[in-house]
Parts: sequence; structure tokens; C-alpha cells
Amino acid sequence: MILSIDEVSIRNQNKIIVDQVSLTIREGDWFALVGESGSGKSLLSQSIGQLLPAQLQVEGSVFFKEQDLLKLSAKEIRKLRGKNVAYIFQDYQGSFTPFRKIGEHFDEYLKVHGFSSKKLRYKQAIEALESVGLAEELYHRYPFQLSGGQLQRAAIALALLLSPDLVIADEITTALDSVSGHRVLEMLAKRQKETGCSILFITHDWRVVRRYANKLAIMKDGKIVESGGKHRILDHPQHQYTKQLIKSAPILEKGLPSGLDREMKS
Ligand SMILES: Nc1ncnc2c1ncn2[C@@H]1O[C@H](COP(=O)(O)OP(=O)(O)OP(=O)(O)O)[C@@H](O)[C@H]1O
Repeated sequence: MILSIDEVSIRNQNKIIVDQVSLTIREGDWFALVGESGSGKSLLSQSIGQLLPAQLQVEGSVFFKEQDLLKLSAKEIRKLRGKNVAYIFQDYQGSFTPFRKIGEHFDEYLKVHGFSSKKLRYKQAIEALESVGLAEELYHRYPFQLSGGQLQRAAIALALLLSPDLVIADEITTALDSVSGHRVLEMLAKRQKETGCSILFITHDWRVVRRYANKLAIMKDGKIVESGGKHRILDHPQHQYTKQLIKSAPILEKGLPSGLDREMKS
């Protein structure tokens, strides 16, 4: 077991936004978290790395390898983020500082985490870029000189640079066109195979769930209404809300996995 979220609640002054959520992520899982907008998926994922806005309070525990992340000091959680738990966000531009070259981000990240040899840092950065299909020359470019898809792939390379055990990906393809989005996901899947990391994947896209996830949890109004293996949930949804969601995703209702593949590749 990599991560165990136990009865986590998140509240602001007047209401409970996430209500006693529990879920478990195992080694190598691609765990999809789906549900309606505003149900608390992003806040739940931010609570794992203590990234919640200061005005929100969190209760419960988040065990990562027997360590309760919610109890770590600011310094301890900073050390863990990136090295053990890495985030990729929808806003790929926000992952990079506009006036610093792509390579400088990799260099700095490695330096902070104790890689003292400049030559080795360069080698590792180039390998990381190449692992997501990006050429060496992109190391020397500024973020604005890359396309959205290239930037998001660079963000994946950066997130996976230190081989984290868990990658939290929050709607990472929403801002991309479908071809670039597909490429980004294929690269993430390839890197997952290579590194064996687990992925907590927040999405609205059922085609992505169908294609990549092995586990699934459905969130509504701050609660998990159903969770389990992907096939069990897609083929035999129990909760009324899950049934509704699946029904409103026409590609799933038709039950055409091969049709799905055609669409994803077009
Ligand atoms: N900083 C904040 N302070 C107070 N409430 C917030 C804050 N951030 C988000 N919320 C509220 O908490 C609820 C859950 O937000 P969250 O972003 O986690 O939803 P989500 O399920 O990720 O939605 P989406 O799929 O649209 O991204 C929403 O009602 C949102 O308005």
C-alpha cells in the first residue's frame, strides 16, 4: 500500500467541503478520481501534500508508508514533495517560471535535491526530457517557446525526475487539444510502466478512465459514493449517481472499447 487516506474531512468556516473520505492506493495503481465539478477532488488531492489554502482546515490522516503526512512539519513535507510525492497540474504554464529556460528548472530541482555534479545534472535532465519524447534542444528554450503539449510533457518529466512513488495528476489534459492530450497521457503511461509509480488521476474524461485506470472512485458532494476496480464499476455500477455518470458518457454506454481506441488515436 502506497497511500491510505483515512476519514479525511476538509472544511472552511461554515461548511464541510470534503466529508470523511477514505481510499487506498496501491503500488502501480492508476487510480482515477472522478465526479461532478466542485465535489472536492482537487482539495482532497491537495491535502495529501499539505497544499490546501490556509483558510481550510483538514482532519483525518493520510498515511504514506506508515507516515501520517498531515502531521509532518512544513520542512518535512517540502522534502517529501517532489522526491516521494509529485504533482502535475492542469495549468502547465504555472509549472514553469516564464523567464527561466526549461533546462534551468531541471538543473535547479536536481541541485536542491543534492545532485552536486553539473555534468550529471545535465545528463539526467536530457534523459528526463527524452523519456517523454522531447529533444535535447528544448533544454535551452524558454517555456513560451514550447507548445502546450510539449510543456505538459516537460512537466511530467520534471515531476518524475526523482522517481516519486506517487504522482498526483489533476486534470492534466483539460487545457490541451485532444491529440496533445493523448500524447501526454501515453507518455505518462509509458513512464509509469518504466518507474512503477502509482498515479492518483483526477479527471472528467471517461475515455481516459476506460483506457488507463485500474481503480476508480466516484465523488459527489464531498463524499466517495463508490470505489473499486474499474471493470467492476463500469460494468456493474451500484450507486445511482455512478449509473447516471456512466449513462451521460455515451462512449461508455455504447460499450465499445474498440471504438474508444479509434477515437483516442484520431
Ligand atoms: N480556497 C477555498 N476556500 C473555500 N472553498 C473552496 C476553496 N477552494 C475550493 N473551494 C470550494 O470547495 C469545493 C470543492 O472544490 P474542488 O476544487 O476540490 O472541486 P473539484 O471536484 O476538484 O471540481 P472540478 O472538477 O471543477 O475541478 C467547491 O465548492 C469550491 O468552490
